[in-house]
Amino acid sequence: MDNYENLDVIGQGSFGLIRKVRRKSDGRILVRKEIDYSKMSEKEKKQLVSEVNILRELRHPNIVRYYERFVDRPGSRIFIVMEWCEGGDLAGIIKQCKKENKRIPEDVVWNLLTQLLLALQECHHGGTSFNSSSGDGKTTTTSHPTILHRDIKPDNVFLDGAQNVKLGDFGLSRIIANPDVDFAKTFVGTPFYMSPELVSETSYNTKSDIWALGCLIYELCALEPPFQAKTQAGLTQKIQQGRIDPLPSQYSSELMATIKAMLNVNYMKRPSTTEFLKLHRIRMCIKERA
Ligand SMILES: CNC(=O)c1c(C)[nH]c(/C=C2\C(=O)Nc3ccc(Cl)cc32)c1C
Repeated sequence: MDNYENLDVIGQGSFGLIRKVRRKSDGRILVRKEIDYSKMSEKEKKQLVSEVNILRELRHPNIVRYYERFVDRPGSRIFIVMEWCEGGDLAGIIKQCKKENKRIPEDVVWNLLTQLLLALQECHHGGTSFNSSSGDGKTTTTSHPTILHRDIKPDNVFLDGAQNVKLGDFGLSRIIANPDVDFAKTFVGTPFYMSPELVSETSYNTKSDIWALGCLIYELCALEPPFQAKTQAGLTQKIQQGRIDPLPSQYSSELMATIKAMLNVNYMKRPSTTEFLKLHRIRMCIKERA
């Protein structure tokens, strides 16, 4: 723990605070998520261990990098050291745009969408060595079991100093062994981004992350979430209807069509990350970044 010099507290993550720190050995700036687990239930503690194990597994340029963790048992605290994202989170970007009455340019939106699809591709279908059988005798190989993020929102997407997007805060994420048949059973994420299958209490699956990503990309353009209401019942009704207001006229019909595909109320009709990454416009973004 004393390998790090404490700097400012810069945010509140799930169950704790986020502090900027300087690593004494090389002066590198990192962040440390500090979580007090003294008031957590056994289930929440298990979820916390799962978050750390998930982060340790994931190594991708568009997912916040995990460095190490410390447990302070007497103080019932766990500290997770992760990469510094000097651009802050997308919630701050959206707030700034609203304040200055500015819109995010379409090519920036496509670039953010592309990087988040690559991050989700790693979570949902990542790597090359984990074998999972989908029950029909076929096996697929990935480096880890399917990981559902389950809380994609502007507060959990960060920017580094070089316009790279970093999906963060896997505090609510879940591992499922078999994406074709397994679902996560409970959900505690952000109400605005809840998918129809969730509000109708079926179950959360990889396509529910795609729905939340669609809500996030819509909000980057409209600076408002696609579904809003004063009551949970009103919000549930709007989500299940799936009707969204048109985007501001500066955005193309191609971008709107991509958002609508992510916000298809039938999760089976929502394309997967792999299918979205085949879109011409997305492939162009990947090429530009290569
Ligand atoms: C106003 N916000 C900030 O200044 C800010 C900045 C510059 N970085 C962050 C947050 C993180 C950051 O920089 N790296 C992170 C890794 C994981 C998680 Cl959950 C959060 C962060 C924040 C909240």
